[in-house]
Amino acid sequence: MDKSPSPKKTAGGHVPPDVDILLSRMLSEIASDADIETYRDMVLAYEEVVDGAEVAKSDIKAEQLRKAGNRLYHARKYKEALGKYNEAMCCAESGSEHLAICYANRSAIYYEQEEYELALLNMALAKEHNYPAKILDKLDVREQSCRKKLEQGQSKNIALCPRMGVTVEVNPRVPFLAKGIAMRQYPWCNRGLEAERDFRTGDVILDEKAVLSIVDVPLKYYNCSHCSAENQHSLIPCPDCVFAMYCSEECLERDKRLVHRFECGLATKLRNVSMYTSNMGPKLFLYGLTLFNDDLDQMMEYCEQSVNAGGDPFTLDYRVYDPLAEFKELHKTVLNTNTEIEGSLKACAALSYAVLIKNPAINSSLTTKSHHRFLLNSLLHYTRVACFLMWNSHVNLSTTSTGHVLSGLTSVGSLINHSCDPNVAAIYMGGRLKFVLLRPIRAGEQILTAYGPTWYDRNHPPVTYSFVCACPFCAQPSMQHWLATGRELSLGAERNADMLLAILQDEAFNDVDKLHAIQQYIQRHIRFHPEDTLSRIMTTYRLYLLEMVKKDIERMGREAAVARVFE
Ligand SMILES: C[S@@+](CC[C@H](N)C(=O)[O-])C[C@H]1O[C@@H](n2cnc3c(N)ncnc32)[C@H](O)[C@@H]1O
Repeated sequence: MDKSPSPKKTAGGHVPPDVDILLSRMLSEIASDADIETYRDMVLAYEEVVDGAEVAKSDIKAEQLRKAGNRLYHARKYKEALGKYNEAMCCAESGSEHLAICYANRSAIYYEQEEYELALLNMALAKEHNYPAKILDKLDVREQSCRKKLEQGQSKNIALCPRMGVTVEVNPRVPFLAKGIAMRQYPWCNRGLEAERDFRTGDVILDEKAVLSIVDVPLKYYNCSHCSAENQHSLIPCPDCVFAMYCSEECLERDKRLVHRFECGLATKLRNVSMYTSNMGPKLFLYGLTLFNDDLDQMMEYCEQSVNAGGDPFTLDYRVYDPLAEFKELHKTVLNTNTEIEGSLKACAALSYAVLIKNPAINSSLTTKSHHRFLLNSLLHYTRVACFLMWNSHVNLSTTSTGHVLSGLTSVGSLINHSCDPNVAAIYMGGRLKFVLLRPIRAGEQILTAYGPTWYDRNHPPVTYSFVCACPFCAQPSMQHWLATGRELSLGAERNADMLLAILQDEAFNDVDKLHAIQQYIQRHIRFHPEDTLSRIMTTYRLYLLEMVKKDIERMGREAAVARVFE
């Protein structure tokens, strides 16, 4: 997991060449400090580039994709097969049997993988969507087999794995955050998070649901378009477009109501102009418009007078969740302008403007020049806010594919700053941002995570951020000197490290035992930091944490499937 610096000029292979050429022209011909109108004018001069036809649902296409999925299934390429079946579902026309057959095919994949709860869920979905009666027998046999196996206790949920929710007393006003964490201003990074009390290695101090999430185009058939969770087993298609899937009816309903009702009829055009997850900017604008009850004038009045006022999510009481109040705090974010990426941000905003004005509901509310100016400036502002605050996770769909991005925007979690010597692991997965302590934190210390590699990830290729790193590690007069202050491990700590290694390699210990063993080791021997063995253990620990969060999400997925099928 890392926090990528900026939208890139080229885009994971899905941007049609014409948009790519237009982008390159904007970036080479327009100065990055030119005003946004200059970018808009160039896009509008080549409007046909962003005016492609919308891809419609088609049973012919659905069948082709399903057959491609079958070939992958027979080659045991299950992940790729799931992607094809999901895409086929998105393409299937209303009431088409392809939808039901794809659910049944998904159940076959889960059956093969001994994920019996997930197989049952998909068989239930197939039956709810008019699965053809003439082939129902086959499905019934599989269903009986799944039920029997679960009765015999053959569930992957039997293995113990740690629960990764907040593990310490919570802040009464912000129940997804530990009590004793506050926002502070720092000279080198503006807002940040500070501990007001001591915390221990392994404490989970944040478990925040993203306000908005977004997935890169190649992930559209693998992750929920609303919460970004990787729940292929429960994905259902948007009934109206071919580019959105949801992990639940609830996510579908929420996204339709909050944002997707604007995007749905423009889904192809928006996909064409998105660079990784650059559409988070327009998404944030559309979300705000919904929260202002589609009243553009009211939104404009508030936003124009409070831009750059300085946002503070700690002024909110999350027990009585008010999404508009939260949006306003996000809107007020003071941004750190970065000239290197300004051109890309303006190009993204101008492209999304050219697409959004094609939405009849938006267009009809743009009755004055000020409305148009507000839309354009807002798209730029929210593209900057998104780039500044959102979390990016990188996902490899296969061993050969390059990473794809999924991003989440959070209110409190987004306040964390980067350090090359972090004290917290920030994990964005399943639409939630979690902070887990990598080492003890004392009252008064800033809470810091590594957006990319740490100083001890020596094999990781270097990462360029959209800011010049001024973290406490880099601010040392000499990093080597700082490293040299690390001690040698004591004999006892060395012996403990050998014991820890033995525990990690021993299958008799479960995940909970192993995680506790690493946490205890770090908690006990942190006085030797920075030291090589200890930092190698912290690297292993971070990987373990990622694995544990993934397993916890999978566990919840099986539980939700059981609840859906049996209750
Ligand atoms: C996710 S935001 C963190 C919250 C931010 N400090 C604020 O005031 O809202 C990321 C931004 O914080 C600043 N920042 C974070 N870590 C930094 C570091 N190590 N050195 C310099 N600036 C940093 C950069 O401007 C970066 O783009």
